[in-house]
Amino acid sequence: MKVDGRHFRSIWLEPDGWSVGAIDQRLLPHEFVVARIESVEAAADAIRTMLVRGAPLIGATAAYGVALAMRSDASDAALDQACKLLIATRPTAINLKWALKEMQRALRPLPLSGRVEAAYARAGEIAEQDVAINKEIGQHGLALIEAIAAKKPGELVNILTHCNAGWLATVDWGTATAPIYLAHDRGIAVHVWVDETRPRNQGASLTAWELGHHGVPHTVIADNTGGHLMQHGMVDVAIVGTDRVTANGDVCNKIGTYLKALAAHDNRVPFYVALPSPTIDFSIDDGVRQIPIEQRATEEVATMTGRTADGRIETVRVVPEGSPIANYAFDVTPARLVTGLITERGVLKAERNALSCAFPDRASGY
Ligand SMILES: CSC[C@H]1O[C@H](OP(=O)(O)O)[C@H](O)[C@@H]1O
Repeated sequence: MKVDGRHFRSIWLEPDGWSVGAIDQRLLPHEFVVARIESVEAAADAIRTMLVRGAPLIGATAAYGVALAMRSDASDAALDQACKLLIATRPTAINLKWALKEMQRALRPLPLSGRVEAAYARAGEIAEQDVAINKEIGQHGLALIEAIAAKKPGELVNILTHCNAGWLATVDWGTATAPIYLAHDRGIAVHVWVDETRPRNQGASLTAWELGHHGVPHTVIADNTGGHLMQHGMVDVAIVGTDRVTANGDVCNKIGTYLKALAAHDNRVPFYVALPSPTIDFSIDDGVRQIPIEQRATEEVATMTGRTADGRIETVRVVPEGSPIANYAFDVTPARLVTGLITERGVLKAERNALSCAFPDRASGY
């Protein structure tokens, strides 16, 4: 997407043809800094420290990480070691496992001499496939927004989103935001309620930054505000992203999503989840019991980082020393609370039959 008139993606192959550029998302919205990833270890660190984050972007970064590893050593042992290093970075987003499986599938049959070129080619395909899929998600989600707008001519379409499932969470366009960008660009009057999304504030720091740069009207809200807005008819639809969807449509996403889904259900607000098919995990069907929920460092809850009035970036503690802290990074929304899944192949019911019919190749575990 565009940032100050220049087109950016969240990750890209540098002109040297081997190193990888990425926006350092830890520094947004205060600083726009481009990082350069030059080894599989650096790719793993980028995922682990959330320099890059978001399920599809994590997958794309891992794919490039394997390509960087092959530059150093294209052996089977090096390929396995690279995948072992990368898979250990973050446990919840299934796109990471999917991307590594794709890289193994592409490289394992090849002679060592052909692996570097093939690795960069496959990583590039995964990145381009993500962009193309997100545009499709945008089109299918746009139809939902257009239908809402048609029922309230001349009024704003109020959309609530949680965390950041924007172009920064993918290679480009985003998942939950793709329909929003398309609707805005088509002249539909949309307004986005942006959940700040504690503790890392992906909404306040990343989604608000994205929407602001694209000129999309939005309002940042404390995470606990959504239910009140829904009770007062101020939310027409909720659209969120996801890190893993089970075969029967359970949705794992950033912590707090489940609570928004409950509030939406109680207030009859449509609750949609936008996802590319690599985010579907057909190997499990009980999200609450089978999806590993990442627990991150307690400092993320204990501290806040921001810019002082004189422009300095500072981190301050907001929890008493000695108070125990729990930092669960995701939760699972049961399929029964999901109105629909916005995928590249259409808006689907959150149920096994719909998902397996739409994606038979994935469902069969090819
Ligand atoms: C389009 S996937 C976005 C998804 O990823 C985020 O998690 P994190 O920022 O921890 O990588 C969040 O769950 C978003 O909904």
